[in-house]
Amino acid sequence: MIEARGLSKRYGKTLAVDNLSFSVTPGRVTGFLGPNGAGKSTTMRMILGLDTPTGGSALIGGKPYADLKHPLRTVGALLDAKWVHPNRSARGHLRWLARSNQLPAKRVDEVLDLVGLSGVANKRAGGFSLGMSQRLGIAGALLGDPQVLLFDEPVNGLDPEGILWIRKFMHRLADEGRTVFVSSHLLSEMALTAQDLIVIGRGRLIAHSSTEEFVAAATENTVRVRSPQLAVLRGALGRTGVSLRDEGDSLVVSGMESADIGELAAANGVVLHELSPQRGSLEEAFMQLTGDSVEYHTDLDAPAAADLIAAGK
Ligand SMILES: Nc1ncnc2c1ncn2[C@@H]1O[C@H](COP(=O)(O)OP(=O)(O)OP(=O)(O)O)[C@@H](O)[C@H]1O
Repeated sequence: MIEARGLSKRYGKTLAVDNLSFSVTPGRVTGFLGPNGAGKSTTMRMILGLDTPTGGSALIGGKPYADLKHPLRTVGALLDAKWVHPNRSARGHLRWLARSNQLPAKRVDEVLDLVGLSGVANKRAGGFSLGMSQRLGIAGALLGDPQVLLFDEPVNGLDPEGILWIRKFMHRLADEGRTVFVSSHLLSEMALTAQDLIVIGRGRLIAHSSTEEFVAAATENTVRVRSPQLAVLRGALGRTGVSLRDEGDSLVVSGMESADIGELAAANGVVLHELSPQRGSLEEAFMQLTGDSVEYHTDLDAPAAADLIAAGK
């Protein structure tokens, strides 16, 4: 369990984190989402005792990081995958980490196996691809077999295979009952990876809910209908008072379930070629909720801006 209570951090004039309170529960992957500069890394650094809060507290299992008896056995983190001596082998790097944290050397081969790096254990870590470096970083985070794990932008720059691997691995860690807290600005990826979301903007909490609730609450659910008798259907729907949007050969209906639209069509003898509920996307939800809190506004319309944020630009 991770808890932030009134957590704040000021750098000069910048209030990077502003009175944040949330808790991250075990057994689930929790996404930490926000535009660039929202304060995600600063929050993670304070949870890990690498930065001192100017207000409030960050607790792991009820204690600040500095009070943990066995930090690496309690919490593991991946902040920067390239943080490794380039001339050390993967095994050498992990052995060094284990030794300097009084962890058993036999755990090194276990974690190499867990992340699928056993075959390259004696290769120079400096020559690893980004995907392999991420795996090595995750192996390091798992050395102490901690119940709490933090990952800062773990899929940044990875190819689709690497992204899929990380996603599955996080689910596995959560299924083992661990607390998994992962920051990202890649919205569509988080929609697939995280069961819960904590969304921040300009250091402040914007939303904390399940991913499903987040999308449902922030976006409108509509139903697309296509019919060769669109005019008849438009008239019948219009009389019920629902709101309609004409999109050429289809109508987008909001305020009525697809089953009721189907019944209405049948009652009016209208043939349907399509009756499809449209769910709002995480991108739309994110733009709607963080629109005012993006640090650098552009003149782009919302969908284009969402694409840019999703692409990390
Ligand atoms: N050491 C520092 N000194 C001064 N300002 C800082 C420092 N670290 C972060 N900031 C500022 O605090 C704010 C939050 O930054 P932070 O890196 O935590 O955001 P982030 O959400 O992780 O962004 P990104 O997705 O770009 O990594 C930004 O305005 C940033 O410029």
